Amino acid sequence: MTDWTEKYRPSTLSEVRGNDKARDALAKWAKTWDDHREAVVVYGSPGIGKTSAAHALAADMGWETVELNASDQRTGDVIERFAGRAAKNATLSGSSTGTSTRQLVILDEADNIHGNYDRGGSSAVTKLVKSSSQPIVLIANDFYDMSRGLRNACREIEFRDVSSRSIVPVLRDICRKEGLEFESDALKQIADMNSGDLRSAVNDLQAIAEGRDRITKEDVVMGDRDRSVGLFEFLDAVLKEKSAQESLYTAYDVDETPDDLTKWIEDKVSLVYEPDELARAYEFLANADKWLGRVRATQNYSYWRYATDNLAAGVAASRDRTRGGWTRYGGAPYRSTRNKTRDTVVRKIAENGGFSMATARREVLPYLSALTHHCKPRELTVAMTAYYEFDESHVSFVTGSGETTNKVQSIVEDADELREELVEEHAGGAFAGMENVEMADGDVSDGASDDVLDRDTDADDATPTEDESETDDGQAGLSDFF
Ligand SMILES: Nc1ncnc2c1ncn2[C@@H]1O[C@H](COP(=O)(O)OP(=O)(O)OP(=O)(O)O)[C@@H](O)[C@H]1O
Repeated sequence: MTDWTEKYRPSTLSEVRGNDKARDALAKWAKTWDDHREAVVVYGSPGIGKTSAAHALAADMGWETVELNASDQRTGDVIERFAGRAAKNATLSGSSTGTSTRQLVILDEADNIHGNYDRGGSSAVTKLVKSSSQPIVLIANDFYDMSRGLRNACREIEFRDVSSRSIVPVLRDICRKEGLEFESDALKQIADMNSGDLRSAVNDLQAIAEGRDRITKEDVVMGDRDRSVGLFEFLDAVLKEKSAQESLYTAYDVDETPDDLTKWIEDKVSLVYEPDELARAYEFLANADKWLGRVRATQNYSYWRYATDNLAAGVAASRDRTRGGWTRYGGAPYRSTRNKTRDTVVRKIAENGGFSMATARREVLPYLSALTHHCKPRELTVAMTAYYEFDESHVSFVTGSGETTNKVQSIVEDADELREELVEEHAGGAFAGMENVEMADGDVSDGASDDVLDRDTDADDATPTEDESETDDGQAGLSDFF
């Protein structure tokens, strides 16, 4: 089946929804390019039409496009060779007929050209941007992840998340073109669920429409991701707005098991909390996890109550303040592939760090996630990746950088390089020192036990004392491989 996001990609700027100002600014930039000759950075969240806008612009202007991925071809040489040649040669593909006088160079992932490995790439792009005889659009998620030199060399245009009001007409058009009947509320529901991300709204529409010729609000609500409607209220209550007690009551009202609620909170808390709050929240999540383990082991479901206390009231109490505004929570956590990934990640942490599986999962993984949230700091993320021999899926799982796979890929490549360097330097003993690192909790690997009952079963642990929450738990090794 054709991917609807491709099938309905805007072909002209006027079809790019939302972001009218940004769209106009982009058109103006292109029309006046001969006067200023500056490159432009288009930045904003994934799935809101940045790349589509660049291509649509080229189509409107009658320009050809050359698309490069900055982090796929990162070295200065490669960028010089490909982008440089393309940008300086308007007749590369025989377009000297006059219909296409320009080539628009679209440089994706412009915020992923940094770190040691990419340094050459970044200055090459900056040089190219300054000297190009062709218009260049750089695409980035985060403007401030670009080097200062590159930022200063470009104009900037921000694309904002697409409002639900702008998403609905796109979905409606697609339904009409597909001959699909719909209830307006169903489309509104899909738009609301996807919090500004048009690509995922279109994906949801396609998933829900499969096998149907009419979609109702009920179809949407029954769909997998629809449970998240009530869940978003719950997430807002716990992570942003409500007191511990009110959060607990909200948790009782959500039609989900404490197992799933724990996964949601675990997955989304780092989007909202500051590091101090996060550390406290993870303690409560670890406790919730213990109680869930006890339920599994004993089938005594009355323990669920304690899990809920921890995951709702405990996590809410870990907050320093309430927050307003709107958070883009994204989709459901831990789809089946992610569970497998989590198991592998935990095993690697356990094996390399000398922990039991239970300690790795409950106590080390959350800290690694907090330390390397969204791959920052990058050097630490690279070091972690090298030490635990993580691949892309593992890094994305730990850091939460799932959507920016190129960022993750570049980290894995740098980690491979780091490992090779260290292997060369130490002739195979690169991380030998790590094996001797004594772990603070003395929890030496027991090989495989993932049973939560292998740790203390003291009910008091639902509310850790301040001392306990500050106890170092096996992070002793991090600084050694950094
Ligand atoms: N503003 C929009 N108007 C119309 N369709 C859109 C818009 N934004 C996204 N889409 C739909 O989502 C798809 C993906 O959009 P696009 O690749 O342009 O997003 P992006 O912002 O460049 O995302 P990324 O940063 O992940 O590359 C498009 O093919 C289109 O189907």
